[in-house]
Amino acid sequence: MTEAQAYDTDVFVDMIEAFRDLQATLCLVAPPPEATTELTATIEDVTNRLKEFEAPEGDRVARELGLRGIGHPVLVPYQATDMSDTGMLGSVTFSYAHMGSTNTVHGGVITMLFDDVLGMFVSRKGQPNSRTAFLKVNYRNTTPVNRELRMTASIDKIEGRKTFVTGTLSDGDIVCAEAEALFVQLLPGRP
Ligand SMILES: CCCCCCCCCC(=O)SCCNC(=O)CCNC(=O)[C@H](O)C(C)(C)COP(=O)(O)OP(=O)(O)OC[C@H]1O[C@@H](n2cnc3c(N)ncnc32)[C@H](O)[C@@H]1OP(=O)(O)O
Repeated sequence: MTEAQAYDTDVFVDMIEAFRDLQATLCLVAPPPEATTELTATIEDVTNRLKEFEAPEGDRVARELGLRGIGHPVLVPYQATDMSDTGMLGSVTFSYAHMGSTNTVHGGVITMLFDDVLGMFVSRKGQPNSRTAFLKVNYRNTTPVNRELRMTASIDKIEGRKTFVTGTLSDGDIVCAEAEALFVQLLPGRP
């Protein structure tokens, strides 16, 4: 993305954040049928307006901003606060949009976060152009929404095209979940 487009990028992130707020708010409300019908039409209007700006792959802003989940409407945004060649620290706050049961995060969302965080870390410090071959998550404790949590990632071993990584998600001293994964670098020419 060029420098001239940087301002547009910020504006796009604002739109994604407004969309995330919509998703979280949807999980908290009980509107009557008439208001629901009216709101549905409003959302459809927004979608139809956005469709006017459909773009070919490579020009799509959500993909350009994919890193750290920030520019993607479904991924969970996180901050990588410290990164060395073998380790990473970060923070993440889940919203009501990520709830499974009351005030705790859906397990699938946690797995998605690990895939994204570990994949980004492998891409930066392991081997670029790798894909997840396996990802195992242990849910040690429930994970709260609306609370800043700590993430770690580390590269444990690189063997040929294989990068083995582990990660944790913690609420203070409480480990919420742990992950171990294998990422395999694609062979040349593989899409
Ligand atoms: C800047 C960008 C930031 C991006 C962040 C986002 C990250 C998101 C990452 C993803 O979500 S990727 C999408 C989910 N993953 C996939 O769709 C992968 C689907 N599977 C494949 O494409 C292929 O199976 C794969 C590329 C993983 C491996 O195929 P290859 O043909 O390249 O490898 P091959 O099967 O020859 O195996 C190579 C080595 O890996 C090992 N291996 C492969 N899959 C394995 C597996 N599942 N478990 C254990 N070992 C595995 C295999 O045994 C072998 O070990 P050795 O070299 O020691 O013989």
